[in-house]
Amino acid sequence: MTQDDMKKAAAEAALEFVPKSGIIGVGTGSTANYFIDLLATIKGRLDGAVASSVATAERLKRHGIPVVDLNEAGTLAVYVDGADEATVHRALIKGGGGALTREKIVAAASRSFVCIADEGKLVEVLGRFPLPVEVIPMARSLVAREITALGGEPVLRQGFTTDNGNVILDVHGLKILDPVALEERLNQMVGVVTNGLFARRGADVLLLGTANGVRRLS
Ligand SMILES: O=C[C@H](O)[C@H](O)[C@H](O)COP(=O)(O)O
Repeated sequence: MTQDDMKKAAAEAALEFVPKSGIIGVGTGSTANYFIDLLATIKGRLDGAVASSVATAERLKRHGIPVVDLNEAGTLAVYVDGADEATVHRALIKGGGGALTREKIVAAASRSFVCIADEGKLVEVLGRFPLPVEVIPMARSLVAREITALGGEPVLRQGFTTDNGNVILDVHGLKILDPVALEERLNQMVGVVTNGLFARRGADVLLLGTANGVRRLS
């Protein structure tokens, strides 16, 4: 079974969390793309979806799924999205595709966050995947110095601008033993928009595609 097969299996398992009507939130990335393609097969029952990125909005529209502005949607029943790393406690690193801020907003607006991933994303300690931090461009150097003082090695994501017009610092060299504390500490830095730790609000359900089927953690 390939990694893509495992992503697809996790995406398929998430379909059972899609309500019989209403609007859901949809994430960004290769695993979320599998979910969107599957969602298209049951689109008749949905009123639409809130997208966590421009790329996801375009994919939803290509499938004929109406894209709804979050401000018009109210509270969403469920948000389905991938992750770059996950623990058994359902704390996550996200933002490898740079969509972390809108992802965190849509997750916060949803009653339930269902995370879909292949088993290769499961780790004991978060941090081997460089932690993305979205920063207002003029604060890039200031925030980089503060992160260095915390023991991280921030690297500017070259040639990349987020959907919100900001830059990403990918922070290497972290061993994140207390993800909630680090998420809060980074959020307190002036100039930081969001960081890719989803720990204060982690996934409510984690669906991991494995060689032996889909493992569910909740
Ligand atoms: O910004 C991107 C998102 O956080 C993705 O959900 C994350 O990078 C995982 O992507 P993929 O499903 O392609 O591994």
